[in-house]
Amino acid sequence: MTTNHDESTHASCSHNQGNGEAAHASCGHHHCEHERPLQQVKHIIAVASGKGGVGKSTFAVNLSIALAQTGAKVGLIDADLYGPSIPTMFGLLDAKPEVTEKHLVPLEKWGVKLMSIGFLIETDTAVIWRGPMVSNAIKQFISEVDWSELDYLIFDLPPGTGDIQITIAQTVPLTGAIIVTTPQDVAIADVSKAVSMFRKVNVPILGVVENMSYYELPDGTKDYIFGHHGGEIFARTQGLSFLGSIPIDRAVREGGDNGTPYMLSHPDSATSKAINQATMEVARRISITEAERGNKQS
Ligand SMILES: Nc1ncnc2c1ncn2[C@@H]1O[C@H](COP(=O)(O)OP(=O)(O)OP(=O)(O)O)[C@@H](O)[C@H]1O
Repeated sequence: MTTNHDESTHASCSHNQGNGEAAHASCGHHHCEHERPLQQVKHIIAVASGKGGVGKSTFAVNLSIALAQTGAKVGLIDADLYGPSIPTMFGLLDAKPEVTEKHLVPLEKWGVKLMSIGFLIETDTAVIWRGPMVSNAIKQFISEVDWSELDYLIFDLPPGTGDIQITIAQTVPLTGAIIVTTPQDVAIADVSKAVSMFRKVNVPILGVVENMSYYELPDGTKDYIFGHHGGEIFARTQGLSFLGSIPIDRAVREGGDNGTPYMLSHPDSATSKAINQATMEVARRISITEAERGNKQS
C-alpha cells in the first residue's frame, strides 16, 4: 500500500476533515488542485451498528443487492479491516482485484462493485495495524480504487465508534448513515453511542433497521426472541426514521455463510420483502436528506 494523497489535498486548503464540496467552498478554493474523491458517486451510505454481530454486514450485503436489482450502479466497501466478511458473503474468498498503474480495480459480482481488505491479504492473516495505518488503508479504498460512476456506494463499517468510523465520517462526504440493531436492550444501549458519534460529526442518520426482530414459528406466531420492538422504540425516542424489521431466518444466515446473498436465493420470501421495503425506505430517506441539505445551502 502506498501513502494516500488525500491528506495533501486538504492540507493545501487547511482542511484535513474535508466534508465534500462544503469544505472546499469554505476555504475559497473552488478549484482545489485535487478533486474531492468519489466525485462520480451520487449517494454514499454508511451502515453502522453499536454492537458486533447484530447483522450489519448481512444487511449491507442484501441492501447492495436490492439496490442493484433496481438497476442502480452500486459499490460496497468492507470497512471492517479487522474482521472483513464481504469476501465470504459474496463467495469471493480467493479473488484478487486487478491492479493497474493508477488504480485498484474493484471486483464485481451480481452487479455490485466490491472492495475489502480480505481481497488484499491472506484470509487467515490477522490485521495488526495501528490507527494511522488503518486510516490510510481506508483512504486508499476511497481515493485509489477505480469506483467510477456509481449511484450508491455503501460502507460496511466495523461495529462501534472507533478510528475507522471516525476517519470515514470525516473523510467521505457521506449522504447519511443507517443504524442496524437487534431489539435487545444491550444492543440498544450501544447503538445510542453510534448515533451520538454521527451527530457529533454532522452525518445525517437515515434511520434504524431492526434485525433479528422475531422468529416466525411454523404456526405463524411470532417469537420475539431478543425483545419486542426495541429498535422501533429507540428510533422513535431519538426522533429517527424506522426503516423496518427483518426477522430471524435460517436462510439469511446460510446465505451469508455460503456466499450467495439471501436476496438472490429467496427473492420472493416475506423476509426478502422486508429487506426490499427497508431498501426503498433508505432510498426515500436519501432523497429527503439531500433535499433538506440543498435547502440549507441555498
Ligand atoms: N436476520 C437474520 N437471520 C438469521 N441470521 C442472521 C440474520 N442477520 C444476521 N444473521 C447472522 O448473524 C451473524 C452476524 O451477522 P453479521 O456478520 O452480518 O453481523 P455484524 O453486525 O456485521 O457483525 P460484525 O460487525 O461483528 O462483523 C451471521 O452469522 C449472520 O449470518
